[in-house]
Amino acid sequence: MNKMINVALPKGRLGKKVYDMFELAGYECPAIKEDNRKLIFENEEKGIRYFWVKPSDVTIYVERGAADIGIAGKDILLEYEPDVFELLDLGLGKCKMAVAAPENIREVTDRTLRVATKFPNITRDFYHKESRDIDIINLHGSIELAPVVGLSDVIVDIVETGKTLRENHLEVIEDVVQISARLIANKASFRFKTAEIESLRDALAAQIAPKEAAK
Ligand SMILES: Nc1ncnc2c1ncn2[C@@H]1O[C@H](COP(=O)(O)OP(=O)(O)OP(=O)(O)O)[C@@H](O)[C@H]1O
Ligand SMILES: O=P(O)(O)OC[C@H]1O[C@H](OP(=O)(O)OP(=O)(O)O)[C@H](O)[C@@H]1O
Repeated sequence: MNKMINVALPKGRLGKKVYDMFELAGYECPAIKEDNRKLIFENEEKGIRYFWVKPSDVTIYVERGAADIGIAGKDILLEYEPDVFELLDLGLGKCKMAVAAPENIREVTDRTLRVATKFPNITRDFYHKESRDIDIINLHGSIELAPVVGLSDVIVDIVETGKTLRENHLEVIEDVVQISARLIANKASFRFKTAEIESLRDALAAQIAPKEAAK
């Protein structure tokens, strides 16, 4: 008998796209689309159980084995470095991490650079490679406000369309890394449920391939 796979799905902007991909791959669970506040959905026949979790918590559920697999942005994986297997790039949730500063200020400052970010570890690594002294200001949202009101010189944040930067008169001065959503697995679950997890991964990969091939 097939073993049940527990999946941590990220709530928010990735959630629906990711679930739709699982559904197309044959792992549907129609009740998940109902308008309610439930957090667990199961399709016993398909051997799948979904949990809705906060995007930055997906790696915690998977690393500790409460979920066998999950979907997290590469930003979250680089920031927290969870001890999990990364199985597949889903090719959605595409954006980039970048350094941005107020428009027309190219050389920001010679002194210690004040950097506001939600991603202190990615930021530290990036500036360490550039041998630049920085003072990290760790915020949790509205990062673009920081340089506008003088809290920081620059920001390190996610840029997707660039609209938030433009509307706050900021511009990208350096790219840090490209981001997309990744399928991750708990290491012990992957050993115990190899066949089930590999079938699911392959079914998801088959959903990506046609789009990539059409490029
Ligand atoms: N414009 C964007 N802004 C932020 N994240 C984006 C964007 N586009 C794609 N992503 C990807 O989507 C993931 C989830 O983003 P979302 O904004 O839903 O979560 P969040 O509110 O930042 O999470 P949390 O509340 O857990 O910190 C990010 O980790 C990133 O990989
Ligand atoms: O390039 P864009 O398409 O404008 O998208 C980028 C913006 O979206 C995200 O913010 P989010 O909406 O998650 O808000 P918060 O981080 O300020 O809470 C991110 O932190 C940027 O601010």
